[in-house]
Amino acid sequence: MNENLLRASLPASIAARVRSLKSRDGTVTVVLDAAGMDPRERSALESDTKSALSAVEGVADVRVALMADRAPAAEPGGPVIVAVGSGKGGVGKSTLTTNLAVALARAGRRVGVVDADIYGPSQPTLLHTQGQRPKARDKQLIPLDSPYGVKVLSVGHLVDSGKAVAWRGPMAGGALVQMMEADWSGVDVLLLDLPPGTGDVQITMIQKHKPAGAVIVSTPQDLALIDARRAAELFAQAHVPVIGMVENMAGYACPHCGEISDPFGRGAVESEAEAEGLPFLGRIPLDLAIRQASDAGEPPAAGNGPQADAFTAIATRLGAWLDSRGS
Ligand SMILES: Nc1ncnc2c1ncn2[C@@H]1O[C@H](COP(=O)(O)OP(=O)(O)OP(=O)(O)O)[C@@H](O)[C@H]1O
Repeated sequence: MNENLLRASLPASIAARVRSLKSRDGTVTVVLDAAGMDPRERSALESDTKSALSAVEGVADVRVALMADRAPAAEPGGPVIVAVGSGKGGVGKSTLTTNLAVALARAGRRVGVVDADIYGPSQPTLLHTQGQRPKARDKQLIPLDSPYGVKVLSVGHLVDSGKAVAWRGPMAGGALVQMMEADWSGVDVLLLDLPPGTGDVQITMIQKHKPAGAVIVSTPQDLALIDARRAAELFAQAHVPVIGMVENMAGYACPHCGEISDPFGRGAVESEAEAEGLPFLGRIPLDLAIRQASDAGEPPAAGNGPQADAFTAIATRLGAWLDSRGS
């Protein structure tokens, strides 16, 4: 669909606020500058944008992300770093990182993501920036702008996919430092998608870059929970406070009727959090729509509906934690 045509369908007052507009298979994703607007004005801007774009022939879905400058400047010491970790691979750590970032950006925060998963960088796909290469200024990397108002850097942006895993120690370590020390000016919160597990890379990352807090994600299965406990210990040893735990793939949402069943049980992560004295931040169901949208580079949190709501609820708790420490 012609993006110029879509822009032209917007009233001038909205068109002036467009930071990016992308369309794919009938889905239009638009990022708008909502700086200085109060909640009522923001919601009017969102609904006016949706109705204008939905009226264009061929548009099936409109996703609106509102950006606002909450703080006059980024923190003097750089952005607040929040690590997202898991003891085990494949539990949805990267998916959670992306969607928390998008939900926080929709709530008006200025957000960046560093994908430190050298074994399987997935942020280029998840944030729809695959194939892009970041530029550098004075040897400092400039993060890429994703279509969702979130800045991003991934090992996958620096080397061809499939090669990252072949890196060894110092080379991978050098790339991670470059990404963390990139030009994150204008970003208040930097989410760090850690590699799964509790090995040397994770320990070095945590010690060197000292996240202000960590979110641990686990599925309800026993083995994943044991590993999540190890992740909690790793953060505790490095004196990084655990903001809370998230249960992913909590119940299976039937794509036909929406009914939720519990193939892996339910509530186990919440009980684990309680046993460890950690806050529980929420649960995300196992939902085919989440995988499909993620694979297509369309984060569910950028849309509407139950999937977006599940991520937004967790992001709201994370936002409350950030506010409580004054960031
Ligand atoms: N709630 C969910 N419902 C359905 N599919 C999900 C859900 N969460 C994650 N997935 C899918 O599971 C797979 C693994 O997710 P993801 O890559 O986020 O996990 P990870 O913990 O970061 O994995 P890795 O350790 O390999 O980096 C992906 O295909 C993703 O789309």
